[in-house]
Amino acid sequence: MTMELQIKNISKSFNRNFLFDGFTVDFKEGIITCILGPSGCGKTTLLNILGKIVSPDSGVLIGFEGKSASYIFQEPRLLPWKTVRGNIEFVLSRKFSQAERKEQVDRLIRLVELDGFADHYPSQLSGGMRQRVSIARAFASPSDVILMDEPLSGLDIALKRNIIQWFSQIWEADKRTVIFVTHDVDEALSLGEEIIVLSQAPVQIVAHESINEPAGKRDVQAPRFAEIRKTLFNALGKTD
Ligand SMILES: Nc1ncnc2c1ncn2[C@@H]1O[C@H](COP(=O)(O)OP(=O)(O)OP(=O)(O)O)[C@@H](O)[C@H]1O
Repeated sequence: MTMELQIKNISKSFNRNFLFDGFTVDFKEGIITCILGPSGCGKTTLLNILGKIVSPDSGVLIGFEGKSASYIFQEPRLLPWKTVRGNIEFVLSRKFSQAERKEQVDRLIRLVELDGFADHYPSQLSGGMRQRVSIARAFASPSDVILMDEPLSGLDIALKRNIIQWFSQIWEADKRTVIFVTHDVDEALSLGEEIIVLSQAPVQIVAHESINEPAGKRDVQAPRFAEIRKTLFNALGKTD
């Protein structure tokens, strides 16, 4: 049975501006859920509540007891003084032996196709390569949930498509619970098994769609996605 994580009846305001006012949402474990929503509605705040960085004013998180989260941000936040290998190894659980750690790091580096760059420093890599390191690092971390805050915005379309491929390859090997915030309907269609569209604050769910096809392997321009794309754009208040 798929376990659920639930945010139940949460409220959160900043300066009397209610972002959430009795908001409830469920997330299935072991899948990628994408969250779309207008700028400033509270998506990052929602991730921070899930990551226990921000406390809601009221409401509860159910199923999060003892669970930890790792982040992938828009800007890859790598340690500049550590190599690719060092940045990934840094977050690995201490319970592994030296040999096991090396094997895990090598496997992740291979999955994001950075073989040959293991001993490079972040400053010697392109932006896309740095983002691949931060994806590998998030999966190296022994976290239960990966929280992604618009990690692909600012990248050009070809690179975005490649990173979606690398991401889904690494996710496939691991099937971690992922909550992925994005502005971009195509990114959500590419990766989400569940796609949730949020309204302006106070946040409500204005659309909730499911896609039962493997993440990252979808041709999102195919006619079979036209209907769901329209639903998502309409919910975002945009036209296609
Ligand atoms: N710590 C804080 N103190 C005061 N206001 C905050 C704080 N964090 C967020 N806000 C406000 O809450 C609102 C929602 O912010 P949040 O970053 O969660 O939205 P978002 O949906 O992620 O936005 P975007 O899509 O632009 O990244 C914004 O108006 C922001 O200024």
